[in-house]
Amino acid sequence: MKILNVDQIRSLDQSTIQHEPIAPINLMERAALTFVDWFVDRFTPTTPTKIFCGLGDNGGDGLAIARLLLEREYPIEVYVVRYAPRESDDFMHNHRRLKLVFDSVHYIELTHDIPTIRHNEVVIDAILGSGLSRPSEGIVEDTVKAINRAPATVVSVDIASGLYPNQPNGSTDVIIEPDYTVTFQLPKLAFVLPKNGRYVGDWHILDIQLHKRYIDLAPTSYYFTQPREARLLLRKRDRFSNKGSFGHALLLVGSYGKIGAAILAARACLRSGVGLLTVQVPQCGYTILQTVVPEAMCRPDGNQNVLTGIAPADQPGKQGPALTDYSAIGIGPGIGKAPETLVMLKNLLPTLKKPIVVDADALNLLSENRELLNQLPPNSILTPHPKEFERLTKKWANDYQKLDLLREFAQKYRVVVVLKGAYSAVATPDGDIHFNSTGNPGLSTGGTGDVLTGILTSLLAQGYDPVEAAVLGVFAHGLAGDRVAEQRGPIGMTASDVIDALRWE
Ligand SMILES: NC(=O)C1=CN([C@@H]2O[C@H](COP(=O)(O)OP(=O)(O)OC[C@H]3O[C@@H](n4cnc5c(N)ncnc54)[C@H](O)[C@@H]3O)[C@@H](O)[C@H]2O)[C@@H](O)CC1
Ligand SMILES: Nc1ncnc2c1ncn2[C@@H]1O[C@H](COP(=O)(O)OP(=O)(O)O)[C@@H](O)[C@H]1O
Ligand SMILES: [K+]
Repeated sequence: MKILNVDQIRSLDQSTIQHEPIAPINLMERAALTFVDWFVDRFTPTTPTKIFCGLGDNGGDGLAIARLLLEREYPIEVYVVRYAPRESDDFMHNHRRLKLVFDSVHYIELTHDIPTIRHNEVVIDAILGSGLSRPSEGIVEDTVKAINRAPATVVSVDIASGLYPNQPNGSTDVIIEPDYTVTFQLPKLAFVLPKNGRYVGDWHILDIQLHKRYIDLAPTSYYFTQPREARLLLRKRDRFSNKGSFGHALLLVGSYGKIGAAILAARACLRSGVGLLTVQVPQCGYTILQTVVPEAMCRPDGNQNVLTGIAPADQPGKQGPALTDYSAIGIGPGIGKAPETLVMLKNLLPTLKKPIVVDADALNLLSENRELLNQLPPNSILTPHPKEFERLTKKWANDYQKLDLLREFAQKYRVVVVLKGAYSAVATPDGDIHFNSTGNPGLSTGGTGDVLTGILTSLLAQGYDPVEAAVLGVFAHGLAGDRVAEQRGPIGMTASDVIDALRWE
Protein backbone atom coordinates (compact mmCIF):
# COMPACT_ATOMS: atom_id res chain seq x y z
CA MET A 1 0.00 0.00 0.00
CA LYS A 2 1.35 3.42 -0.91
CA ILE A 3 1.87 6.24 1.55
CA LEU A 4 1.15 9.56 -0.18
CA ASN A 5 1.84 13.11 0.98
CA VAL A 6 -0.79 15.77 1.77
CA ASP A 7 -0.63 17.40 -1.65
CA GLN A 8 -1.14 14.05 -3.32
CA ILE A 9 -4.06 13.25 -1.03
CA ARG A 10 -5.66 16.56 -1.92
CA SER A 11 -5.20 15.75 -5.63
CA LEU A 12 -6.55 12.27 -4.97
CA ASP A 13 -9.73 13.84 -3.56
CA GLN A 14 -10.03 16.03 -6.64
CA SER A 15 -9.38 13.12 -8.94
CA THR A 16 -12.11 11.11 -7.19
CA ILE A 17 -14.51 14.04 -7.42
CA GLN A 18 -13.86 14.38 -11.19
CA HIS A 19 -13.68 10.77 -12.23
CA GLU A 20 -16.30 9.03 -10.16
CA PRO A 21 -17.87 11.63 -10.39
CA ILE A 22 -19.03 12.65 -6.94
CA ALA A 23 -19.82 16.01 -5.35
CA PRO A 24 -17.25 17.04 -2.69
CA ILE A 25 -19.97 17.17 -0.05
CA ASN A 26 -20.99 13.60 -0.85
CA LEU A 27 -17.39 12.46 -0.56
CA MET A 28 -17.31 14.01 2.90
CA GLU A 29 -20.59 12.23 3.68
CA ARG A 30 -19.04 8.93 2.58
CA ALA A 31 -16.03 9.51 4.83
CA ALA A 32 -18.31 10.37 7.75
CA LEU A 33 -20.55 7.32 7.17
CA THR A 34 -17.54 5.03 7.05
CA PHE A 35 -16.18 6.60 10.24
CA VAL A 36 -19.53 6.14 11.99
CA ASP A 37 -19.67 2.45 10.97
CA TRP A 38 -16.26 2.05 12.60
CA PHE A 39 -17.34 4.01 15.67
CA VAL A 40 -20.60 2.12 16.36
CA ASP A 41 -18.70 -1.17 16.18
CA ARG A 42 -16.63 -0.05 19.17
CA PHE A 43 -18.74 2.26 21.28
CA THR A 44 -22.26 1.49 22.51
CA PRO A 45 -25.12 3.92 21.80
CA THR A 46 -25.15 4.93 25.45
CA THR A 47 -21.63 6.39 25.24
CA PRO A 48 -21.69 10.14 25.94
CA THR A 49 -19.78 11.57 22.98
CA LYS A 50 -18.33 15.07 22.68
CA ILE A 51 -17.42 16.08 19.14
CA PHE A 52 -14.96 18.95 18.75
CA CYS A 53 -14.93 20.52 15.27
CA GLY A 54 -12.62 23.03 13.63
CA LEU A 55 -13.66 25.23 10.71
CA GLY A 56 -12.06 23.37 7.79
CA ASP A 57 -13.05 20.11 6.14
CA ASN A 58 -11.89 18.10 9.15
CA GLY A 59 -14.47 20.06 11.15
CA GLY A 60 -16.94 19.39 8.31
CA ASP A 61 -16.31 15.67 8.79
CA GLY A 62 -16.94 16.13 12.51
CA LEU A 63 -20.30 17.85 11.92
CA ALA A 64 -21.42 15.14 9.49
CA ILE A 65 -20.33 12.48 11.99
CA ALA A 66 -22.35 14.30 14.68
CA ARG A 67 -25.51 14.21 12.54
CA LEU A 68 -25.04 10.52 11.69
CA LEU A 69 -24.44 9.58 15.33
CA LEU A 70 -27.53 11.56 16.30
CA GLU A 71 -29.53 9.46 13.81
CA ARG A 72 -28.26 6.41 15.67
CA GLU A 73 -29.37 8.02 18.94
CA TYR A 74 -25.94 8.49 20.49
CA PRO A 75 -25.98 11.11 23.26
CA ILE A 76 -23.79 13.67 21.47
CA GLU A 77 -22.59 17.16 22.31
CA VAL A 78 -21.08 19.28 19.56
CA TYR A 79 -18.46 22.00 20.05
CA VAL A 80 -17.17 24.20 17.26
CA VAL A 81 -13.81 25.81 18.02
CA ARG A 82 -14.12 29.26 16.52
CA TYR A 83 -10.50 30.17 15.96
CA ALA A 84 -10.95 32.13 12.71
CA PRO A 85 -13.62 34.14 10.96
CA ARG A 86 -13.88 31.82 7.95
CA GLU A 87 -15.19 28.31 7.46
CA SER A 88 -14.78 25.93 4.52
CA ASP A 89 -17.75 25.45 2.16
CA ASP A 90 -18.32 21.88 3.23
CA PHE A 91 -18.09 22.87 6.88
CA MET A 92 -20.84 25.44 6.30
CA HIS A 93 -22.99 22.94 4.42
CA ASN A 94 -22.75 20.38 7.22
CA HIS A 95 -23.25 23.06 9.85
CA ARG A 96 -26.56 24.02 8.22
CA ARG A 97 -27.63 20.38 7.93
CA LEU A 98 -26.84 19.64 11.54
CA LYS A 99 -28.63 22.75 12.80
CA LEU A 100 -31.81 21.58 11.05
CA VAL A 101 -31.98 18.56 13.34
CA PHE A 102 -29.95 19.62 16.37
CA ASP A 103 -30.26 23.01 17.96
CA SER A 104 -27.62 22.91 20.66
CA VAL A 105 -24.28 23.32 18.91
CA HIS A 106 -21.83 25.01 21.32
CA TYR A 107 -19.16 27.47 20.22
CA ILE A 108 -15.77 27.73 21.86
CA GLU A 109 -14.22 31.18 21.53
CA LEU A 110 -12.78 31.70 24.99
CA THR A 111 -11.21 29.30 27.45
CA HIS A 112 -14.26 29.26 29.71
CA ASP A 113 -16.33 27.91 26.78
CA ILE A 114 -14.34 24.65 26.93
CA PRO A 115 -16.50 22.00 28.65
CA THR A 116 -15.44 19.64 31.38
CA ILE A 117 -14.73 16.21 29.88
CA ARG A 118 -15.41 13.15 32.06
CA HIS A 119 -13.78 9.73 32.13
CA ASN A 120 -16.74 7.77 30.78
CA GLU A 121 -17.02 9.99 27.70
CA VAL A 122 -15.61 9.67 24.21
CA VAL A 123 -14.12 12.70 22.50
CA ILE A 124 -14.12 12.87 18.71
CA ASP A 125 -11.31 15.18 17.61
CA ALA A 126 -12.19 16.88 14.32
CA ILE A 127 -10.51 20.22 15.01
CA LEU A 128 -7.68 20.18 12.48
CA GLY A 129 -6.86 17.60 9.85
CA SER A 130 -4.37 17.30 7.06
CA GLY A 131 -4.71 21.02 6.26
CA LEU A 132 -2.57 21.94 9.27
CA SER A 133 -0.25 24.75 8.22
CA ARG A 134 1.10 26.15 11.49
CA PRO A 135 1.34 25.21 15.15
CA SER A 136 -1.84 25.48 17.17
CA GLU A 137 -2.21 28.57 19.31
CA GLY A 138 -4.85 30.54 21.21
CA ILE A 139 -8.17 28.82 21.67
CA VAL A 140 -7.18 25.80 19.54
CA GLU A 141 -4.17 25.23 21.77
CA ASP A 142 -6.28 25.60 24.93
CA THR A 143 -8.90 23.16 23.66
CA VAL A 144 -6.29 20.60 22.65
CA LYS A 145 -4.65 20.87 26.07
CA ALA A 146 -8.02 20.41 27.80
CA ILE A 147 -8.75 17.28 25.73
CA ASN A 148 -5.30 15.87 26.49
CA ARG A 149 -5.80 16.48 30.22
CA ALA A 150 -9.22 14.79 30.21
CA PRO A 151 -9.55 11.14 31.28
CA ALA A 152 -11.83 10.36 28.30
CA THR A 153 -11.17 8.08 25.31
CA VAL A 154 -10.14 10.23 22.34
CA VAL A 155 -10.68 9.35 18.68
CA SER A 156 -9.03 11.60 16.08
CA VAL A 157 -10.66 11.94 12.68
CA ASP A 158 -8.08 11.51 9.89
CA ILE A 159 -5.12 12.69 12.00
CA ALA A 160 -4.61 14.10 15.48
CA SER A 161 -5.20 17.84 15.50
CA GLY A 162 -1.82 19.56 15.41
CA LEU A 163 0.17 16.66 13.93
CA TYR A 164 1.73 17.26 10.50
CA PRO A 165 1.07 14.35 8.12
CA ASN A 166 4.49 14.37 6.47
CA GLN A 167 6.82 16.88 8.06
CA PRO A 168 8.35 17.25 11.51
CA ASN A 169 6.52 19.04 14.29
CA GLY A 170 8.30 21.51 16.54
CA SER A 171 9.23 20.29 20.01
CA THR A 172 6.77 22.67 21.67
CA ASP A 173 3.81 22.03 19.34
CA VAL A 174 0.58 21.21 21.12
CA ILE A 175 -0.97 18.11 19.58
CA ILE A 176 -3.90 15.86 20.47
CA GLU A 177 -2.83 12.57 22.07
CA PRO A 178 -5.56 10.23 20.88
CA ASP A 179 -6.33 6.65 21.81
CA TYR A 180 -7.33 6.02 18.20
CA THR A 181 -6.72 7.68 14.87
CA VAL A 182 -9.19 6.78 12.15
CA THR A 183 -7.89 7.84 8.77
CA PHE A 184 -9.14 7.57 5.22
CA GLN A 185 -7.87 5.32 2.41
CA LEU A 186 -4.11 5.50 2.97
CA PRO A 187 -1.81 5.84 5.97
CA LYS A 188 0.11 9.03 6.59
CA LEU A 189 3.88 8.98 6.93
CA ALA A 190 3.58 10.53 10.41
CA PHE A 191 1.84 7.39 11.70
CA VAL A 192 4.87 5.11 11.38
CA LEU A 193 7.48 7.35 12.97
CA PRO A 194 8.62 6.60 16.54
CA LYS A 195 8.45 10.15 17.90
CA ASN A 196 4.77 10.35 16.96
CA GLY A 197 3.59 7.27 18.86
CA ARG A 198 1.58 9.24 21.41
CA TYR A 199 0.03 11.47 18.75
CA VAL A 200 -1.34 8.55 16.76
CA GLY A 201 -2.50 5.84 19.17
CA ASP A 202 -4.05 2.75 17.69
CA TRP A 203 -4.68 3.68 14.06
CA HIS A 204 -7.11 2.38 11.49
CA ILE A 205 -7.50 2.98 7.78
CA LEU A 206 -11.00 3.15 6.32
CA ASP A 207 -11.62 2.53 2.64
CA ILE A 208 -13.65 5.40 1.18
CA GLN A 209 -13.14 4.30 -2.42
CA LEU A 210 -10.95 7.14 -3.56
CA HIS A 211 -9.82 7.02 -7.20
CA LYS A 212 -7.84 3.80 -7.56
CA ARG A 213 -6.13 4.72 -10.79
CA TYR A 214 -4.77 7.93 -9.27
CA ILE A 215 -3.31 5.91 -6.41
CA ASP A 216 -1.82 3.35 -8.81
CA LEU A 217 -0.07 6.07 -10.80
CA ALA A 218 0.97 8.36 -7.95
CA PRO A 219 4.76 8.49 -7.52
CA THR A 220 6.00 7.75 -4.03
CA SER A 221 8.95 6.20 -2.30
CA TYR A 222 7.00 5.16 0.81
CA TYR A 223 5.02 1.95 1.19
CA PHE A 224 3.23 0.18 4.03
CA THR A 225 3.30 -3.61 3.65
CA GLN A 226 -0.18 -5.16 3.70
CA PRO A 227 -0.71 -8.87 4.47
CA ARG A 228 -1.89 -9.63 0.95
CA GLU A 229 1.21 -7.91 -0.52
CA ALA A 230 3.52 -9.96 1.69
CA ARG A 231 1.71 -13.19 0.82
CA LEU A 232 2.14 -12.50 -2.89
CA LEU A 233 5.91 -12.60 -2.36
CA LEU A 234 5.78 -16.07 -0.87
CA ARG A 235 6.92 -18.79 -3.29
CA LYS A 236 5.03 -22.02 -3.71
CA ARG A 237 6.96 -25.28 -3.38
CA ASP A 238 7.18 -27.68 -6.26
CA ARG A 239 5.94 -31.19 -5.39
CA PHE A 240 9.16 -32.64 -6.89
CA SER A 241 11.48 -30.35 -4.94
CA ASN A 242 14.31 -31.71 -2.79
CA LYS A 243 16.57 -30.19 -0.18
CA GLY A 244 18.90 -29.04 -2.92
CA SER A 245 16.11 -26.85 -4.26
CA PHE A 246 16.15 -24.53 -1.26
CA GLY A 247 19.73 -23.52 -0.98
CA HIS A 248 22.54 -24.06 1.49
CA ALA A 249 22.94 -21.25 3.99
CA LEU A 250 25.98 -20.49 6.13
CA LEU A 251 25.69 -18.59 9.38
CA LEU A 252 28.82 -17.04 10.90
CA VAL A 253 27.58 -16.49 14.41
CA GLY A 254 28.34 -16.66 18.12
CA SER A 255 31.23 -16.16 20.52
CA TYR A 256 31.96 -17.29 24.07
CA GLY A 257 28.90 -16.36 26.15
CA LYS A 258 26.81 -15.69 23.04
CA ILE A 259 26.26 -19.10 21.54
CA GLY A 260 22.56 -18.51 22.22
CA ALA A 261 22.52 -15.94 19.40
CA ALA A 262 23.94 -18.61 17.09
CA ILE A 263 21.26 -21.08 18.10
CA LEU A 264 18.42 -18.60 17.64
CA ALA A 265 19.65 -17.57 14.20
CA ALA A 266 20.16 -21.21 13.21
CA ARG A 267 16.75 -22.37 14.38
CA ALA A 268 15.01 -19.43 12.70
CA CYS A 269 16.91 -20.13 9.48
CA LEU A 270 15.73 -23.76 9.47
CA ARG A 271 12.16 -22.76 10.39
CA SER A 272 12.12 -20.44 7.37
CA GLY A 273 12.59 -23.21 4.86
CA VAL A 274 16.28 -23.40 3.95
CA GLY A 275 17.34 -26.70 2.31
CA LEU A 276 20.63 -27.07 4.17
CA LEU A 277 22.25 -25.08 6.92
CA THR A 278 25.83 -24.91 8.08
CA VAL A 279 26.71 -22.88 11.14
CA GLN A 280 30.24 -21.75 11.87
CA VAL A 281 30.80 -21.09 15.57
CA PRO A 282 33.93 -20.84 17.75
CA GLN A 283 34.86 -24.20 19.21
CA CYS A 284 33.23 -23.41 22.56
CA GLY A 285 29.89 -23.54 20.72
CA TYR A 286 30.44 -26.78 18.84
CA THR A 287 28.88 -29.27 21.25
CA ILE A 288 26.10 -26.91 22.22
CA LEU A 289 25.09 -26.29 18.64
CA GLN A 290 25.30 -29.94 17.59
CA THR A 291 23.12 -30.87 20.55
CA VAL A 292 20.50 -28.15 20.38
CA VAL A 293 20.20 -27.83 16.59
CA PRO A 294 20.87 -31.33 15.22
CA GLU A 295 19.41 -30.37 11.83
CA ALA A 296 22.31 -27.99 11.17
CA MET A 297 25.83 -28.95 10.17
CA CYS A 298 28.51 -27.33 12.28
CA ARG A 299 31.74 -25.90 10.98
CA PRO A 300 33.96 -25.33 14.01
CA ASP A 301 36.20 -22.30 13.88
CA GLY A 302 39.90 -22.67 14.64
CA ASN A 303 39.50 -20.37 17.63
CA GLN A 304 38.05 -21.44 20.94
CA ASN A 305 36.10 -18.29 21.76
CA VAL A 306 35.65 -16.03 18.75
CA LEU A 307 35.23 -16.36 15.01
CA THR A 308 38.38 -16.09 12.91
CA GLY A 309 37.23 -17.83 9.76
CA ILE A 310 40.26 -20.13 10.03
CA ALA A 311 39.87 -23.92 10.18
CA PRO A 312 40.93 -25.80 13.35
CA ALA A 313 44.57 -26.94 13.38
CA ASP A 314 43.63 -30.62 13.19
CA GLN A 315 41.52 -30.17 10.06
CA PRO A 316 43.11 -27.50 7.91
CA GLY A 317 41.23 -27.11 4.64
CA LYS A 318 38.52 -29.52 5.80
CA GLN A 319 35.73 -27.13 6.45
CA GLY A 320 33.39 -28.28 3.69
CA PRO A 321 32.39 -26.06 0.79
CA ALA A 322 34.30 -22.87 0.07
CA LEU A 323 32.57 -19.75 1.45
CA THR A 324 31.69 -18.70 -2.06
CA ASP A 325 29.78 -21.94 -2.64
CA TYR A 326 27.06 -21.26 -0.10
CA SER A 327 23.82 -19.87 -1.51
CA ALA A 328 23.77 -17.18 1.17
CA ILE A 329 25.77 -16.14 4.22
CA GLY A 330 24.47 -14.44 7.36
CA ILE A 331 26.99 -12.88 9.70
CA GLY A 332 26.83 -11.01 12.97
CA PRO A 333 24.62 -12.33 15.78
CA GLY A 334 26.71 -12.77 18.90
CA ILE A 335 30.10 -12.53 17.15
CA GLY A 336 31.61 -9.73 19.25
CA LYS A 337 34.26 -7.35 17.96
CA ALA A 338 37.52 -9.24 18.56
CA PRO A 339 40.42 -8.17 16.30
CA GLU A 340 40.50 -11.70 14.83
CA THR A 341 36.85 -11.40 13.88
CA LEU A 342 37.52 -8.09 12.15
CA VAL A 343 40.28 -9.78 10.19
CA MET A 344 37.83 -12.50 9.21
CA LEU A 345 35.37 -9.88 7.97
CA LYS A 346 38.10 -8.08 6.04
CA ASN A 347 39.18 -11.33 4.37
CA LEU A 348 35.66 -12.47 3.71
CA LEU A 349 34.10 -9.44 2.04
CA PRO A 350 36.30 -9.21 -1.10
CA THR A 351 35.71 -12.90 -1.87
CA LEU A 352 31.91 -12.67 -1.90
CA LYS A 353 29.85 -12.44 -5.06
CA LYS A 354 26.34 -12.98 -3.68
CA PRO A 355 24.35 -10.74 -1.31
CA ILE A 356 24.81 -11.53 2.39
CA VAL A 357 22.96 -10.61 5.59
CA VAL A 358 24.87 -8.42 8.02
CA ASP A 359 23.68 -7.87 11.59
CA ALA A 360 24.70 -6.88 15.11
CA ASP A 361 28.46 -6.77 15.80
CA ALA A 362 29.27 -7.29 12.12
CA LEU A 363 27.51 -3.93 11.62
CA ASN A 364 29.45 -2.41 14.49
CA LEU A 365 32.71 -3.63 12.94
CA LEU A 366 31.64 -2.02 9.68
CA SER A 367 30.88 1.28 11.39
CA GLU A 368 34.34 1.27 13.00
CA ASN A 369 35.91 0.43 9.61
CA ARG A 370 33.66 2.28 7.20
CA GLU A 371 35.93 1.64 4.19
CA LEU A 372 34.63 -1.96 4.36
CA LEU A 373 31.13 -0.75 3.47
CA ASN A 374 32.28 -0.34 -0.12
CA GLN A 375 33.15 -4.02 -0.24
CA LEU A 376 29.71 -5.31 0.63
CA PRO A 377 28.29 -7.39 -2.21
CA PRO A 378 25.55 -5.33 -3.93
CA ASN A 379 22.03 -5.94 -2.58
CA SER A 380 23.29 -7.31 0.73
CA ILE A 381 20.82 -6.89 3.57
CA LEU A 382 21.92 -4.92 6.65
CA THR A 383 19.70 -5.12 9.72
CA PRO A 384 20.65 -2.36 12.17
CA HIS A 385 18.53 -1.27 15.10
CA PRO A 386 18.49 2.54 15.45
CA LYS A 387 21.63 2.69 17.60
CA GLU A 388 23.57 0.53 15.13
CA PHE A 389 22.29 2.66 12.26
CA GLU A 390 23.43 5.81 14.05
CA ARG A 391 26.90 4.28 14.38
CA LEU A 392 26.90 3.57 10.64
CA THR A 393 25.81 7.12 9.79
CA LYS A 394 25.36 9.98 12.25
CA LYS A 395 22.86 11.39 14.74
CA TRP A 396 19.61 12.68 13.26
CA ALA A 397 17.60 15.67 14.38
CA ASN A 398 14.19 14.05 13.77
CA ASP A 399 12.55 10.99 12.26
CA TYR A 400 12.25 12.58 8.82
CA GLN A 401 15.97 13.27 8.70
CA LYS A 402 16.55 9.67 9.79
CA LEU A 403 14.54 8.48 6.77
CA ASP A 404 16.65 10.69 4.49
CA LEU A 405 19.83 9.20 5.96
CA LEU A 406 18.42 5.72 5.54
CA ARG A 407 17.55 6.26 1.91
CA GLU A 408 20.92 7.90 1.13
CA PHE A 409 22.82 5.06 2.81
CA ALA A 410 20.94 2.32 0.93
CA GLN A 411 21.46 4.13 -2.38
CA LYS A 412 25.10 4.98 -1.78
CA TYR A 413 26.19 1.45 -0.87
CA ARG A 414 23.60 -0.29 -3.09
CA VAL A 415 22.32 -2.33 -0.14
CA VAL A 416 18.98 -3.14 1.46
CA VAL A 417 18.77 -1.71 4.97
CA VAL A 418 16.24 -2.97 7.50
CA LEU A 419 16.03 -0.29 10.18
CA LYS A 420 14.45 -2.29 12.99
CA GLY A 421 11.85 -1.20 15.52
CA ALA A 422 8.09 -0.69 15.46
CA TYR A 423 7.17 -0.41 11.76
CA SER A 424 10.65 -1.57 10.72
CA ALA A 425 11.69 0.34 7.59
CA VAL A 426 13.15 -1.60 4.67
CA ALA A 427 15.15 0.78 2.46
CA THR A 428 16.06 -0.41 -1.03
CA PRO A 429 19.04 0.50 -3.23
CA ASP A 430 16.54 2.29 -5.49
CA GLY A 431 15.52 4.66 -2.71
CA ASP A 432 12.16 3.19 -1.72
CA ILE A 433 11.18 2.61 1.89
CA HIS A 434 8.74 -0.14 2.90
CA PHE A 435 7.34 0.13 6.42
CA ASN A 436 6.36 -3.14 8.04
CA SER A 437 2.84 -3.50 9.40
CA THR A 438 3.31 -6.43 11.79
CA GLY A 439 4.99 -6.78 15.19
CA ASN A 440 4.39 -5.50 18.69
CA PRO A 441 6.35 -4.29 21.73
CA GLY A 442 6.65 -7.91 22.95
CA LEU A 443 9.43 -8.25 20.35
CA SER A 444 11.54 -5.76 22.31
CA THR A 445 13.49 -8.56 23.95
CA GLY A 446 16.97 -10.00 23.48
CA GLY A 447 17.42 -12.38 20.57
CA THR A 448 14.54 -11.40 18.32
CA GLY A 449 17.02 -9.62 16.03
CA ASP A 450 19.08 -12.83 15.78
CA VAL A 451 15.90 -14.59 14.73
CA LEU A 452 15.42 -12.04 11.96
CA THR A 453 18.96 -12.64 10.68
CA GLY A 454 18.22 -16.37 10.48
CA ILE A 455 15.00 -15.72 8.58
CA LEU A 456 16.57 -13.36 6.06
CA THR A 457 19.58 -15.62 5.44
CA SER A 458 17.19 -18.50 4.83
CA LEU A 459 15.15 -16.52 2.30
CA LEU A 460 18.26 -15.32 0.45
CA ALA A 461 19.58 -18.90 0.32
CA GLN A 462 16.28 -20.02 -1.20
CA GLY A 463 16.80 -17.55 -4.01
CA TYR A 464 14.45 -14.76 -2.99
CA ASP A 465 15.34 -11.37 -4.41
CA PRO A 466 16.97 -9.38 -1.55
CA VAL A 467 14.32 -6.63 -1.40
CA GLU A 468 11.55 -9.22 -1.44
CA ALA A 469 13.38 -11.31 1.15
CA ALA A 470 13.65 -8.28 3.43
CA VAL A 471 10.02 -7.17 3.06
CA LEU A 472 8.66 -10.71 3.42
CA GLY A 473 11.06 -11.77 6.19
CA VAL A 474 10.41 -8.69 8.33
CA PHE A 475 6.66 -9.14 7.83
CA ALA A 476 6.74 -12.85 8.80
CA HIS A 477 8.93 -12.12 11.83
CA GLY A 478 6.48 -9.46 13.11
CA LEU A 479 3.49 -11.68 12.37
CA ALA A 480 5.05 -14.50 14.38
CA GLY A 481 5.45 -12.01 17.24
CA ASP A 482 1.79 -11.04 16.86
CA ARG A 483 0.75 -14.69 17.07
CA VAL A 484 2.71 -15.12 20.28
CA ALA A 485 1.19 -11.93 21.72
CA GLU A 486 -2.29 -13.17 20.85
CA GLN A 487 -1.75 -16.49 22.60
CA ARG A 488 0.08 -15.42 25.73
CA GLY A 489 0.22 -11.62 25.70
CA PRO A 490 3.20 -9.52 24.60
CA ILE A 491 4.99 -9.34 27.93
CA GLY A 492 7.36 -12.22 28.53
CA MET A 493 7.60 -13.20 24.87
CA THR A 494 10.92 -14.86 24.06
CA ALA A 495 12.85 -15.04 20.82
CA SER A 496 12.34 -18.83 20.85
CA ASP A 497 8.56 -18.29 21.01
CA VAL A 498 8.87 -16.18 17.86
CA ILE A 499 10.73 -18.95 16.03
CA ASP A 500 8.07 -21.49 17.03
CA ALA A 501 5.31 -19.19 15.77
CA LEU A 502 6.81 -18.68 12.30
CA ARG A 503 4.50 -19.83 9.52
CA TRP A 504 5.01 -19.55 5.79
CA GLU A 505 1.57 -19.65 4.20
N1 LIG B 1 -9.25 12.03 1.10
C1 LIG B 1 -9.36 12.54 2.28
O1 LIG B 1 -8.41 12.42 3.04
C2 LIG B 1 -10.59 13.25 2.70
C3 LIG B 1 -10.44 14.32 3.55
N2 LIG B 1 -11.46 14.87 4.20
C4 LIG B 1 -11.18 15.75 5.36
O2 LIG B 1 -10.60 16.95 4.98
C5 LIG B 1 -9.57 17.28 5.89
C6 LIG B 1 -8.67 18.30 5.30
O3 LIG B 1 -9.44 19.48 5.21
P1 LIG B 1 -8.80 20.92 5.13
O4 LIG B 1 -7.84 20.96 4.02
O5 LIG B 1 -9.93 21.87 5.14
O6 LIG B 1 -7.93 20.99 6.44
P2 LIG B 1 -8.30 21.22 7.97
O7 LIG B 1 -9.64 20.76 8.31
O8 LIG B 1 -7.15 20.70 8.68
O9 LIG B 1 -8.37 22.82 8.13
C7 LIG B 1 -7.45 23.61 7.53
C8 LIG B 1 -7.85 25.06 7.80
O10 LIG B 1 -7.38 25.44 9.07
C9 LIG B 1 -6.36 26.42 8.93
N3 LIG B 1 -5.30 26.06 9.82
C10 LIG B 1 -4.22 25.28 9.56
N4 LIG B 1 -3.48 25.12 10.67
C11 LIG B 1 -4.11 25.80 11.65
C12 LIG B 1 -3.85 26.04 13.01
N5 LIG B 1 -2.78 25.51 13.61
N6 LIG B 1 -4.68 26.78 13.72
C13 LIG B 1 -5.77 27.28 13.14
N7 LIG B 1 -6.08 27.12 11.86
C14 LIG B 1 -5.27 26.39 11.11
C15 LIG B 1 -5.93 26.41 7.49
O11 LIG B 1 -5.48 27.68 7.11
C16 LIG B 1 -7.22 25.99 6.79
O12 LIG B 1 -8.06 27.07 6.60
C17 LIG B 1 -8.95 15.95 6.17
O13 LIG B 1 -8.15 15.94 7.31
C18 LIG B 1 -10.19 15.10 6.31
O14 LIG B 1 -10.67 15.15 7.64
C19 LIG B 1 -12.79 14.23 4.07
O15 LIG B 1 -13.79 15.14 4.26
C20 LIG B 1 -12.98 13.63 2.70
C21 LIG B 1 -11.89 12.78 2.23
N1 LIG C 1 7.90 -2.14 19.66
C1 LIG C 1 8.17 -3.00 18.66
N2 LIG C 1 7.25 -3.24 17.71
C2 LIG C 1 7.53 -4.09 16.70
N3 LIG C 1 8.70 -4.74 16.55
C3 LIG C 1 9.65 -4.54 17.46
C4 LIG C 1 9.45 -3.66 18.55
N4 LIG C 1 10.57 -3.66 19.30
C5 LIG C 1 11.45 -4.50 18.70
N5 LIG C 1 10.90 -5.03 17.59
C6 LIG C 1 11.55 -5.96 16.66
O1 LIG C 1 12.35 -6.88 17.39
C7 LIG C 1 13.63 -7.06 16.78
C8 LIG C 1 14.72 -6.61 17.74
O2 LIG C 1 15.97 -6.72 17.16
P1 LIG C 1 17.31 -6.25 17.89
O3 LIG C 1 17.13 -4.89 18.44
O4 LIG C 1 18.42 -6.51 16.97
O5 LIG C 1 17.34 -7.25 19.11
P2 LIG C 1 18.47 -8.28 19.56
O6 LIG C 1 19.77 -7.61 19.30
O7 LIG C 1 18.23 -8.50 21.00
O8 LIG C 1 18.29 -9.53 18.78
C9 LIG C 1 13.57 -6.28 15.48
O9 LIG C 1 13.15 -7.09 14.42
C10 LIG C 1 12.53 -5.20 15.78
O10 LIG C 1 11.91 -4.73 14.61
K1 LIG D 1 -8.39 15.76 13.68
